[in-house]
Amino acid sequence: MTAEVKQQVDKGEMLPLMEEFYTIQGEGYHKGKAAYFIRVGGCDVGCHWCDVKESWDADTHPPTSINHIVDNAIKHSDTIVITGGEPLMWDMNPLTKKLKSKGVQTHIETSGAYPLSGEWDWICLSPKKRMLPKAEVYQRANELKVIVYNTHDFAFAEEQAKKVNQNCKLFLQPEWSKREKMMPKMIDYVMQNPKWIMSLQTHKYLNIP
Ligand SMILES: C[S@@+](CC[C@H](N)C(=O)[O-])C[C@H]1O[C@@H](n2cnc3c(N)ncnc32)[C@H](O)[C@@H]1O
Ligand SMILES: Nc1nc2[nH]cc(C(=O)O)c2c(=O)[nH]1
Ligand code: SF4
Ligand SMILES: [Mg+2]
Repeated sequence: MTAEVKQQVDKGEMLPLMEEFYTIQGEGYHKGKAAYFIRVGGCDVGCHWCDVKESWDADTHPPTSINHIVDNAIKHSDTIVITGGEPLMWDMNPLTKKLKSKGVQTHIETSGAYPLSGEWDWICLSPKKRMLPKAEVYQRANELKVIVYNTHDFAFAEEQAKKVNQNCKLFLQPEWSKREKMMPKMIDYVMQNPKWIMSLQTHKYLNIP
């Protein structure tokens, strides 16, 4: 990477772009809604069950101009989901400012482990034990989506729910490889604790990206 490109990446004017695709939001509150996904590379949170480990090394994804990303994205949808990787490792202000100037809805999927940047219409916070979210992300989250890998994650979910704002929607989502084991426990848990809503990775059942 040249010094010039690095400078652009540091400013959020270019981002390491892993992939982009038009699909249906599979998870959480907006499940079922058509949206264009932009997957930005780079993550050091290190979830052992992460379903996109290829995203982790930012250097393997080409630095791409946000002008190019935005011009393409708005052709496909009026709802743009920024995911990763961990998008908040980068300055999201230039990208989201440009998206908002085009009148589209900006959604983010984040662990919240890095400072909040960007103008968001919807923040999906999926906290991770290895690197807890920043206070501002808890305050601003529209949706809390806790991944359930084992029974300890119910206690983790309750701890996390204490930290988000009052209007935040609460979701439990089974870790994909443990779904057969954990879903029956999650069904019981949600029926006994109905403030929680079950989220499934429906795109994986539908065989779409
Ligand atoms: C790949 S992450 C990228 C965004 C951000 N790094 C995060 O973790 O929120 C997108 C979403 O997928 C969830 N996820 C990742 N691997 C999963 C798995 N094996 N089973 C269920 N959900 C998973 C994450 O918790 C997050 O909500
Ligand atoms: N269809 C679909 N919905 C999703 N919701 C969150 C995703 C993500 O990886 O961030 C995702 C994804 O990868 N595909
Ligand atoms: S924070 Fe997100 S992208 Fe990073 S390892 Fe965890 S699930 Fe994967
Ligand atoms: Mg995914």
